[in-house]
Amino acid sequence: MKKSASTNLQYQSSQRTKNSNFQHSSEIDSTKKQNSALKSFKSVVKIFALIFSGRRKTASKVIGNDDRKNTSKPRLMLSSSTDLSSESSNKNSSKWRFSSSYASSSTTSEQLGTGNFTFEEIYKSTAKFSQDNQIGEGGFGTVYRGKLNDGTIVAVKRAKKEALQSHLYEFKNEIYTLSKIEHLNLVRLYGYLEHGDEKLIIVEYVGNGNLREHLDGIRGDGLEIGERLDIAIDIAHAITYLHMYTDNPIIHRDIKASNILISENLRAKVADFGFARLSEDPGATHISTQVKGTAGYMDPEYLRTYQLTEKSDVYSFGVLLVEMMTGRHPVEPKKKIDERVTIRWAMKMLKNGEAVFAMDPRLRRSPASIKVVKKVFKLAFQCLAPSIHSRPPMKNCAEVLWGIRKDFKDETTPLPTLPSHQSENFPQREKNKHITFGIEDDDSYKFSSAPNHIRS
Ligand SMILES: Nc1ncnc2c1ncn2[C@@H]1O[C@H](COP(=O)(O)OP(=O)(O)OP(=O)(O)O)[C@@H](O)[C@H]1O
Repeated sequence: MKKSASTNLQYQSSQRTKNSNFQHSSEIDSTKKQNSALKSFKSVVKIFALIFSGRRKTASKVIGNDDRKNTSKPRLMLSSSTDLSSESSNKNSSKWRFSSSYASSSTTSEQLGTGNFTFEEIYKSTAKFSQDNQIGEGGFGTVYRGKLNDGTIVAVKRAKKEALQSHLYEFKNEIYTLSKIEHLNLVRLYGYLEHGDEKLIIVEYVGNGNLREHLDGIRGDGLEIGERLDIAIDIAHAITYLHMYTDNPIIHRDIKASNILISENLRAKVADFGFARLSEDPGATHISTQVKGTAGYMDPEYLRTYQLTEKSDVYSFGVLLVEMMTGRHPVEPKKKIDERVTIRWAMKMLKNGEAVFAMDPRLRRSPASIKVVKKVFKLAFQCLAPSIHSRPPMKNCAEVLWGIRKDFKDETTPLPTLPSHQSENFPQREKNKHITFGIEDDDSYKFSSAPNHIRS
């Protein structure tokens, strides 16, 4: 997918890292029981930790994936010889290059799963990186769909050679971060492969495009409000996991609609960890860092201070929530001036009691759906608070969204009709049946000029 210049400008300030708190290394948790395949995978991470830290010989725990017992999953093959950061001396050989002096004692290959795959297999799986199999394009890589010999579908991110020099760090960072995480709502890493000057990341294929494509109507049948809520909850869970439940907090730094991949059953998986940062010190209040991210989603406080906290992801999530409710891009350069920055425009509409006019025209209007939009806007604006301290933690966002979804479902799912003799015993239930299309519990819900179909 080609990206619009206005929304996908990636900022990299010249500000250098000021705080040495952050390093790409962390402690191994060897106490967790792992299956034998995961032991192999752990060694990958161990070597990555070494590569990134340049000094430590321990690595973080890698947790297996939900479907790790699935024997058809892709396999990871390791061999040792050279450092990941250097180019292969043998242009004709392909191998997993996770080696360093630390791993030099290992001369035989290890593998994860039931076999191994080679560059040739990946090359073949994508029909020689054919245009037909191209599913996306990012700043430093083109993404292909591949079908392995055993039938498994994978996504292959192929580094652009011209971008590799400047983006090698991001590329490695993505592998490193992906290797440390496991969550249903995060794209899963299968492996990394180098072959001559080719660098490939092989990840779980998520087959239904990205969220932006769905909002643009170029994918799917249009997302209904309930589906958007489910997706928002999935994203909130994924980010909560990154912030709270990994060994060390991970800040994604590039939460945006094109990084949210959608599965066939319309659930979300967060992708693209090129900019993610891991904090070595879970207690640290912030990480001082180069500013990276995507225009329109970036936390102004982070831009101002260069201090990265989890609340920067919360800010981007707020932008994304507004995007999901309005259908608009965060920046709309062709709109008139007071509508160009979508969050500002939507906030004004909400304040004026006109949230319904900011609602995505593709969404079906009903009192219940309008109520959802309004509540989600309110949450979004908390996420967008100028002060990071006023922004809710991601976990709270997930809880609020759960509540919104529950209310929506309660309102829109008709209760089963009970036989009259039973319903007499449940007068309250009978009463609730009629709340379905009511808006009376939403006292702040006022329109100065509501469209006809929502006037009572
Ligand atoms: N695992 C995957 N499964 C299916 N499609 C994918 C997968 N990963 C990426 N894509 C598709 O490729 C597109 C580009 O992904 P990629 O992560 O390379 O770049 P981006 O996020 O759009 O841009 P950038 O990396 O510059 O921020 C995604 O928007 C998505 O449509």
